[in-house]
Amino acid sequence: MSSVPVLIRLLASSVSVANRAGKIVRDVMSKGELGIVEKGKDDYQTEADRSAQRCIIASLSAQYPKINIIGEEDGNQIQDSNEYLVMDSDQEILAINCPESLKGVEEKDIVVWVDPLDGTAEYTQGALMLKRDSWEHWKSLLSHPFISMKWYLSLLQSNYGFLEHVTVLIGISVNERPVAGVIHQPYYKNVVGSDKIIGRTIWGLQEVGVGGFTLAPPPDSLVITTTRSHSNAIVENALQVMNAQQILRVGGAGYKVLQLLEGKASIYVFASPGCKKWDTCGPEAILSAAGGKLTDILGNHYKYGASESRPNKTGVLAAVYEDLHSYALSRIPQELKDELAK
Ligand SMILES: Nc1ncnc2c1ncn2[C@@H]1O[C@H](COP(=O)(O)O)[C@@H](O)[C@H]1OP(=O)(O)O
Ligand SMILES: [Mg+2]
Repeated sequence: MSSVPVLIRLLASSVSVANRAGKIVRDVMSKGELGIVEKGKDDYQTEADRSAQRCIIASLSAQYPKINIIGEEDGNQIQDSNEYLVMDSDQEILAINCPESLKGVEEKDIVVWVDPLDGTAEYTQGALMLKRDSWEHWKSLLSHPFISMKWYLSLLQSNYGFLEHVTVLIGISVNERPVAGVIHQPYYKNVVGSDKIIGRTIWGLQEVGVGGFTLAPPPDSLVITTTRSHSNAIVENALQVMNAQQILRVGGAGYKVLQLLEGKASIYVFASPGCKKWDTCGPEAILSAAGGKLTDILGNHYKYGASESRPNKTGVLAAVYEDLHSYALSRIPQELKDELAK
């Protein structure tokens, strides 16, 4: 076991702990007590964010004490977390042949960025689906002050509301660059044979590739994916200049990168400072392991060293092909870049 390089062991542990975190996210939702705290404007935290982060940080730091692990939520108290300790490792990942360039990496060289629940807005809105079998519930939603008729109809039509947009993100960086990552989707519905399976885990490793899903080429027409809950005038401006056939507004950085990886969208554009390092580290690692590219709106890579500031101040621009990324970059007007870089 100890002959397996630390980076491979860490990725294998991250896959296992992300699965457990996903179960925590589902359990909090089904108990129905979300414990919502408002951290800032359009920025919420729930009991699921807190418990899933405790589980991930406690489990990884118990096994890799010298790794610097940074989570989205404050207060990484790891006492009282024994019930959450996950010491399993994904066997498929453990069997991977470590790339030469990563064999010598030590714990002290690694920074891990954890977003225990990406798409918190979609998670809290998903709570509206809890009592979906009750006609009284749907009737009461009709008079809800924040629910438009369009949204109401889209909720009625879907099984899970926006819960599929929710992900657990773990990003592993070395020398400031993301080299491996995990995106777990707690509400993904999968049928294997006659069994219904909820949840799936996607991973990526530099020079090795990706797993947990089927990589697909981008759509034939230009489809842009972007925020559905954090838009503003600059974000909309950056979308207009792309000349896209369709705009896919979905929640979470992890879910948007999944849209690119599964051929549902061509480019991810978000010209706003709202995303943080934990939103992009894991997704960027997986996207680049698949041959794609994630940068800011100016075309620069973010750095993931422990002392880097948390916000991705200059936005996100990503695509699964380099030429699509270059196209998107060439469409962004200089004034917009200057505005974000201010
Ligand atoms: N204005 C913002 N305030 C707080 N978080 C934001 C903001 N914009 C983006 N984010 C974070 O980036 C992720 C992707 O953004 P979006 O869904 O709007 O495209 C969100 O899920 C959210 O992470 P989180 O849900 O973990 O708080
Ligand atoms: Mg997030």
